[in-house]
Amino acid sequence: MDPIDFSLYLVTDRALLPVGKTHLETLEQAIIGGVTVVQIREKTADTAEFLRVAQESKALCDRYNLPLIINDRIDISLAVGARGVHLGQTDMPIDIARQLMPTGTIIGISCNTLDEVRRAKEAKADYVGLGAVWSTQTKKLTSPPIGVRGLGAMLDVLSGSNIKAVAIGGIKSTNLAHLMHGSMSQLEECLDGVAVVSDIVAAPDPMKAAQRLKSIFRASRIVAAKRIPTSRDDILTKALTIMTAVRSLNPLVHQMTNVVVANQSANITLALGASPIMATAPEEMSDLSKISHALLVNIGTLVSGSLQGMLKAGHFVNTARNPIILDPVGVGASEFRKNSVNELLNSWQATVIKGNAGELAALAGSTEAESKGVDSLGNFKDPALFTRQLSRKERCVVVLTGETDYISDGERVFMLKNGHPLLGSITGSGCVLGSCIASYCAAANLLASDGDQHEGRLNRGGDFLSAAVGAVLALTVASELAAKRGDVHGIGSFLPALIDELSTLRPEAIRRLAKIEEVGF
Ligand SMILES: Cc1ncc(COP(=O)(O)OP(=O)(O)O)c(N)n1
Ligand SMILES: Cc1nc(C(=O)O)sc1CCOP(=O)(O)O
Repeated sequence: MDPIDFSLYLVTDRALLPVGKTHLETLEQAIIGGVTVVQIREKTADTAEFLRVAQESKALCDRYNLPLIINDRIDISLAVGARGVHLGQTDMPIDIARQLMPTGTIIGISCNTLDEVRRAKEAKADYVGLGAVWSTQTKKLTSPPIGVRGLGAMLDVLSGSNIKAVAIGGIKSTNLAHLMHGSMSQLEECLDGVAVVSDIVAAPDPMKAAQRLKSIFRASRIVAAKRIPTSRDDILTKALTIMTAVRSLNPLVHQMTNVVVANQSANITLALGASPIMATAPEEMSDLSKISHALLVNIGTLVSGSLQGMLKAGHFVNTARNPIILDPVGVGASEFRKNSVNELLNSWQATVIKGNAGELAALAGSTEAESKGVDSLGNFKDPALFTRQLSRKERCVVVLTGETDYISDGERVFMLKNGHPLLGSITGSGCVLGSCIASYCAAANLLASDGDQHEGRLNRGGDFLSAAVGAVLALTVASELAAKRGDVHGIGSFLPALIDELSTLRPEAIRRLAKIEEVGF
């Protein structure tokens, strides 16, 4: 028998059908739209009714040569000759189900924890349903959603096996690209498919809903495979092109930053040639995502209200395919910050994460470096390797700041040694670097050739590694130039001089002064 294509797995629920629509017409429309496998899930029907719905659905699926799976009920699956059965953790154990079902029957099982995935692997399930990823109105969940960030580790457990994995719970066309990107594991394992109920069943046009999900799923798989090769000289040239583009394109950079640095961040953004907008109200996030070109999220003075704005803003910015720069300031300092950053990264995909050693260690769950408030104590034994690993884990560019800065896209790591000690002596120098990275990423995204071609993208495919390198070089080289000036006598006079130097900084100065090397492994 042909292997099952799990890419778009429809799980039915007749209770969610819009008024006037029937189960069979919705199922047929969804199949025409691109559903690749169907599960009949009946939680309230009696046996006779479940059997009737399963028989009718089987006849329809047969017409389209599509596999049918039955939820929970081995007897119904046998009675209609379905291709398989989906079992929950409290349903029939897999080994007994195997004995009862004909050879070749597909058995899937729901998994909510790593241990459940390990047991499913031992029990030789054919596929696992991982979830719930997000909260859902379709089912009362018995444990909290696992989030996209929980999925990668589960996929790694299955690495090397033939067991397929689909995610389930709260999946919609509006969050599918984030799910596909954020769930990819460190071993580069990805989901084989997504299981969806309400986004198709409750849609006014189930065919279009299925088409949308299918094309985003396909596009996400293509995007995941793409990498841009770059050498040290290449990256410098690209960084300088982006620097020039910031001035010519004048991107609008939305910054949700902390109260300590808001004013100097806005001035530094202007000095680079970009325009700042420092808005925080959740009510205006949708509108702002339509006019801005990048978003900076800095949690330095986070409160519950601003977190809500950040959650919303990031979602809209991913949808608009613009970059998001996350600065997890002092994330190790409190449970509130840790949980908030986790919630943010489960809700949207960051393009660049930037932080000092203490912050990035806390984000990675490492104890190698620690924090004192927002300051970092200590560093990693191998900062380059750490940066590359975190970049792979978070699937975005990572900037580790310090006396030497490390920047990685998960493949290459660049080490930058520019900067003057006065830069570290003013408050918020790390935070203003976030504004620089956001401005450069905005320009890189505008320069990207891919435009709107791929629906699966969370940005336009800009060169964000070069953008981050350019931003770090701009700020650190400008700090060296500012510190040399005769009118600079200390931190008070240094900040305005830094802003002045940034506003007149030219690519030639960076090319001449840049101390950048690629780290080999
Ligand atoms: C693909 C897929 N994954 C998970 C589930 C949930 O199944 P279960 O745990 O049996 O819960 P109920 O569906 O019975 O509420 C599923 N049905 N499909
Ligand atoms: C049936 C089901 N099982 C889940 C699990 O976590 O095991 S979540 C879920 C419902 C998914 O519905 P929707 O796509 O409408 O969010």
